Amino acid sequence: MIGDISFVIEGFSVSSNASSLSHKASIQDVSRRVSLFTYKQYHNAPAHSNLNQTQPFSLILPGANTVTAARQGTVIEPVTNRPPSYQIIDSGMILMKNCISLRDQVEIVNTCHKLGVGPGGFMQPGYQSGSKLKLHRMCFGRNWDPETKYREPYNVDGSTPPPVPQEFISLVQSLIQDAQARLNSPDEIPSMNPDVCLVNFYTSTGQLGLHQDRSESSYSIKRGLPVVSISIGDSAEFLYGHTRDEDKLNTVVLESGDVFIFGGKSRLVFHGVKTIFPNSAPRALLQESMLRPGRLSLNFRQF
Ligand SMILES: O=C(O)CCC(=O)C(=O)O
Ligand SMILES: [Fe+2]
Repeated sequence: MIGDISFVIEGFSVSSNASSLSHKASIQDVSRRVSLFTYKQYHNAPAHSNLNQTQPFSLILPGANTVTAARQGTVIEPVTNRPPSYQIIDSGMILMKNCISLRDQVEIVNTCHKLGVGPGGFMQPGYQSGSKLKLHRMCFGRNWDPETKYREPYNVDGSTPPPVPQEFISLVQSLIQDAQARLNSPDEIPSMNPDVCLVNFYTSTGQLGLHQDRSESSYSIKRGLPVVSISIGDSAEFLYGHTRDEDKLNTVVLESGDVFIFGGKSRLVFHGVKTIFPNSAPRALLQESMLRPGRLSLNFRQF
């Protein structure tokens, strides 16, 4: 997870796209089943949780019908006409553009909405000083807090984070295999079992300061087990670089359906989100999912 956070002065963004996934047809059914199951099982917060209850945060617009056209069998236009494409950025770092289908993006929004609207769902993480991150966040697998990192098992409301949904695990493992097939050597990005995930939602003013993800176990970090980041909704200007030196940071735009992976020698790359581009989400995604304006990112790792 995130290590020390400093505010970004310069902005950059990363975009990635990968190809159609073989599990694509099954993710809908699995996600519907698993998300309903996990919602019931894990969103019963302990009795003391109301002491720290936070305001529910809905990923989808108020009044939206979550039974989408996708689920009713309506034909959905692709997000773009572009095929998936791959950019090897550095050893262990790849941008996979346009690799999550619209249908999968809608299902991901629906699952995150269901898991994120109740106890243990989206909240604005902050510090004891009162300052807050410029995003809403929900954790899967283990709670992660800006100050305690993974040490505190419970969410701020006392609930336990749900496990990473099985269909997300399958998706991430497919993406890693897809990435490995494109690299100069598949070993550049090791395989992993994604058991933790930070789900971030940024409004148009959202940002995430430059940081390294280094709160995972030394086993995970030493082996360079990758961070797999999926972008949905509005595009983002993403910064990355091997030092904190602003002049040496690179920038890439992450668009809806892109995946950015960094592992191996790039596992500890500095990165952050400088800017969200308002109204840049694919219209078909908004129509089908009713995602509120902003950007959703899912950031998977193995603890
Ligand atoms: O939202 C993103 O694209 C990056 C998120 C991230 O770096 C993190 O949660 O550690
Ligand atoms: Fe990060």
